[in-house]
Amino acid sequence: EQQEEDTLRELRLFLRSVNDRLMQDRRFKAFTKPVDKEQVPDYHSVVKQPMDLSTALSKIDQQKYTTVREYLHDIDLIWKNALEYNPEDDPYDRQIRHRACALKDTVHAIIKYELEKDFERTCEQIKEAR
Ligand SMILES: Cc1noc(C)c1-c1cc(NS(=O)(=O)c2ccccc2)cc(C(=O)O)c1
Repeated sequence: EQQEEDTLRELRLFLRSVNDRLMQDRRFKAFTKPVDKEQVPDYHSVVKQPMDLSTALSKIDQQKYTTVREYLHDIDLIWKNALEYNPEDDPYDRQIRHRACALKDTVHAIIKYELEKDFERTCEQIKEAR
């Protein structure tokens, strides 16, 4: 009902504010768009569930997320995929792994300090009821 719609609208506003901050951070530029098959031909043979910040924004707008936990699962895919695809001990792989770790720490810190526990609980209850 209306109260649920108000809660989910507030969730979308919160998730857009988080996602925008991540997209503006130049450390995370490589994570803003899907990995380009042409540039990285073997990417999809290694990474089974590609994800990026633009795709996450589309999913926010398509109302695909009912809880912060579902959004966080997608952002965790972004940095986990980067660690998995770039394991080598060379400067390029080390730099993208460093950025992946920064993405993980940044998104978890924002959510820890800005998300109210009972707001997420309310979203989980809406999800359960659907
Ligand atoms: C993410 C990710 N996971 O594995 C890799 C490798 C990356 C990644 C993806 C991109 N974006 S891209 O696939 O469109 C591209 C690759 C090569 C040249 C130009 C563009 C850029 C970078 C980067 O370091 O700049 C890294």
